[in-house]
Amino acid sequence: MTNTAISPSAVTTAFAPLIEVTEVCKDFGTNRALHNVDLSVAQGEIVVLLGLSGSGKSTLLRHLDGLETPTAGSISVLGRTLTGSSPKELRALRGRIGMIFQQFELVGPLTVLENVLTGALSRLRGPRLGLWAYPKSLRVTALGHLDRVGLLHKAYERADQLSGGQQQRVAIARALMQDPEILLADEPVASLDPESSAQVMALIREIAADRGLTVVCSLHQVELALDWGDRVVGLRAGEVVLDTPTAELSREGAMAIYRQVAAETGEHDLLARSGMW
Ligand SMILES: Nc1ncnc2c1ncn2[C@@H]1O[C@H](COP(=O)(O)OP(=O)(O)OP(=O)(O)O)[C@@H](O)[C@H]1O
Repeated sequence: MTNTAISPSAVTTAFAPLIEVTEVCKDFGTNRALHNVDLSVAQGEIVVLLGLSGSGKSTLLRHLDGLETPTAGSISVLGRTLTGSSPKELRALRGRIGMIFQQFELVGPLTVLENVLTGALSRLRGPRLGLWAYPKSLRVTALGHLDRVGLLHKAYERADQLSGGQQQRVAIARALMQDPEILLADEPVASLDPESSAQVMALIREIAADRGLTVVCSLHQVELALDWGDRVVGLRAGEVVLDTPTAELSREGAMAIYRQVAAETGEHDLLARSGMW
């Protein structure tokens, strides 16, 4: 009889979290940006980091991308421990993680297609100047990603001629050039109007579902977080104050947590201004 039993170690590997943050602290001088942060994210999960300005969302995302080193604690991403990895290992790991930003970070005077192609630079040797410096196969892939985000017709326009929502969709296509396993998004819709925000967030979710992507995304807006994420992680002054599946979290529940935070700290005005209140 064939032994089809799965060993306990295989089970552990199959369900091991893709991201594991353990007791991470980050100090910038005397300013503690992250304090004893624990976070575990499973493959395919869509996690929203929610919190006031300065609560540590960007700092945490930058740690997940290996751009910051924790003062204490450990971070493991895609089965690799970041703390202690060599620069070469970190570069290789970062090639498997896509990142998008509030300000899109496109090169304005370049065409949309060239901007998308720059997403493949980590896999190429040496700099590339102009479209024709990229192999045809990559140009075809880039056009495919532009089609996926609905912007094939804009491929040869200057990136800075596009609307904010379109530019963020170009940034998503650029991230897809890395064929990422994880997508990190740092307030991707903070600069966009509500309609473009909804489109961009829906697109990220669809692409994540298509590709089995794991997503960690910082947001300011409670409503959007509840509609969009599988799970909400709330940060305040660098500490995790909430970690709950969105299915178990009502708007009032989320607000109650922020009210408690506000009551403790007198941050009502800040909450109101940030749209959380
Ligand atoms: N490079 C840095 N040097 C010094 N302090 C920093 C640095 N990066 C972040 N900080 C500080 O760390 C804290 C957390 O900042 P962070 O940008 O992570 O917050 P955030 O929640 O992303 O805010 P926002 O929503 O405004 O982007 C803040 O006090 C910030 O001033």
